Amino acid sequence: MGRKAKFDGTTVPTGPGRKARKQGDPTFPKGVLVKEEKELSHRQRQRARKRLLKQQNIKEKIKKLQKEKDKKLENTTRKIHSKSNTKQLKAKKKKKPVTNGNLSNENGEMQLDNDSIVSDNVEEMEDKQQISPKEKLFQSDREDENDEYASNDEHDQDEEMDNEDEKEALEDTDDNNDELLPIEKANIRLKKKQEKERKLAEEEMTDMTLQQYVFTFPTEEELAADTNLKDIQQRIKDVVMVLSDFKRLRDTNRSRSEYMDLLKRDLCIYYSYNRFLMEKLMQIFPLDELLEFLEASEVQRPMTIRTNTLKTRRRDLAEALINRGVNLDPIGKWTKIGLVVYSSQVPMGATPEYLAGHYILQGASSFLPVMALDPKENERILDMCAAPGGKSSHIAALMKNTGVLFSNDVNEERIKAVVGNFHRLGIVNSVICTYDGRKIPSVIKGFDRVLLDAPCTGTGVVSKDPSVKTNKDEIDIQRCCTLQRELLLAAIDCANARSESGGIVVYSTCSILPEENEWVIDYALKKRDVKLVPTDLEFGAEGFTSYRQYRFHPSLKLTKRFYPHVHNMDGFFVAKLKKFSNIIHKKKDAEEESFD
Ligand SMILES: C[S@@+](CC[C@H](N)C(=O)[O-])C[C@H]1O[C@@H](n2cnc3c(N)ncnc32)[C@H](O)[C@@H]1O
Repeated sequence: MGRKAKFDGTTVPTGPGRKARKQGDPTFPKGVLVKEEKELSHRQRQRARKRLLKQQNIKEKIKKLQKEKDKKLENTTRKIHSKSNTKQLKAKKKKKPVTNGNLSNENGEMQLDNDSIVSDNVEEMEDKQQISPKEKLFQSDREDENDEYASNDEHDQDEEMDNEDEKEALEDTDDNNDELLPIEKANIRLKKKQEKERKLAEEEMTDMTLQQYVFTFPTEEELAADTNLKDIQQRIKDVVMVLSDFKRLRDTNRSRSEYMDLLKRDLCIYYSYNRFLMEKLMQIFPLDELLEFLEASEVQRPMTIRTNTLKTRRRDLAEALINRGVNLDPIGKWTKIGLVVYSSQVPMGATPEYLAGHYILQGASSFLPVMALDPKENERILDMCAAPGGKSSHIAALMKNTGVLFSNDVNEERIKAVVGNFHRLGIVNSVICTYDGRKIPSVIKGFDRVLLDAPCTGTGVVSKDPSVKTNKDEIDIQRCCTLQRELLLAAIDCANARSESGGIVVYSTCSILPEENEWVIDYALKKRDVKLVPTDLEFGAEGFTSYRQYRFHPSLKLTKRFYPHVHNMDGFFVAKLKKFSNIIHKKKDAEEESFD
């Protein structure tokens, strides 16, 4: 161990040893023990001197001001003890506890340390203005500026007094903060000015935005001449904007219905719909959602396939298809058998796997009614409208080819596709028939489960069949609804309420019109002893319980709606009914109901 250095300047009383005599006290290089002051450059010294001078100036000014303030205070507090004022001042300085040069000394007398005030004010300004790190690099320069600001305060005040707003701000500041230092007052004025400017800028911005949407209602001549799709698209946006803030943006000479009519006209032209269907859609969706729906209906849904679990597993199928250059993925967590195909080097309807019946091309929405039906092994199940057999083959797969599946469709041509598909997919538990569904109860009934995937207008599958946009009218809807009601009552009559495992009827359509969905279910609820039960589908929008002036049974919210713009699948409707009695109330059947 070496000897101890004499850091404190005292000698260690050890007596001179041999080594001690030879070796002197240890020395340390300059600057190790005591930090040497760095020599400043000439320019730095000049700046420091300048800063010092300025600070002295400020200190003097502040002292002067403080004296005046003290005098004022003395006058006002001569009669009353200064306790309350002390508190007030202390509260003001609360932000940063003052350690040296406190406001009150040991005797409780008022004292102010100018240095602490200056630095407090600078810090306060920084806090309030939130200085960036880059700005901090220029801190000393800014301090100079602040000093100058403080010293030129009176002059600045004169200038600023010209401004009316400033005057107001100053008055406010003076009223409320008599005891504030000039620099604090200046700071408050600055903040107020900034706030006012910000508000003004905001107002200008809003005005500008609104000005951009100043929309002049077109004349009849202008409308007649208008064929440019881009102009029509712009007008759609403009009118939607006006309707979104009608009170403010409207032309007072025009009514809301005039704007709505114009919008309807433009939407029909732009998206190629007939007026009737567009009107229906406008009744279903709020305007912003309507535009989303129309846009989504212009886009093809992704191609999806369903694994035929009678022959393979999804993992094996995916592997085989990937090896053939198919780019695919599982559809989503909600199904274990669906795959979405992004691209393929081979036609998906002609691969060896397809021909071997390992999968079927099927839209994702078509999985849903069968999932809701929840078929069980060894049941008797009826698929009332089965062609071309997509859902029917799914039912057979879930039944694992056990029990009996009646796959019916009135259309003899279409039923051939069911036969072909069933052969390919290896379905052996089915009876294929071609009855008019409405007559089936008089032929056969007592099913555990019935699926009615009803014929409909197809308003949910516009992207697949754009002709729907133009070829549907009121009569079509009326005809569809009537057939759907009759088929649904027949489907219910075919189901057995006493089935141990079921007594279930699932109704589905690829339409989004309430007339073909909630309305039909609401009708059946009144006519038969059935109730709605949850579909157990983990996504989908709630069915409507009201539509326009109509009110449906509250349980209709248990039904599910699926939309292209929300779920990226075809528009679809699914309802699950449980039959609780086989009684058919003839009187109820005789009652007639009309739509309008
Ligand atoms: C939406 S499609 C069924 C699609 C089928 N469920 C599938 O997944 O492949 C409606 C079917 O109902 C059939 N249909 C129409 N009227 C019918 C009726 N009165 N009785 C039975 N089927 C009918 C049509 O021929 C059509 O094939």
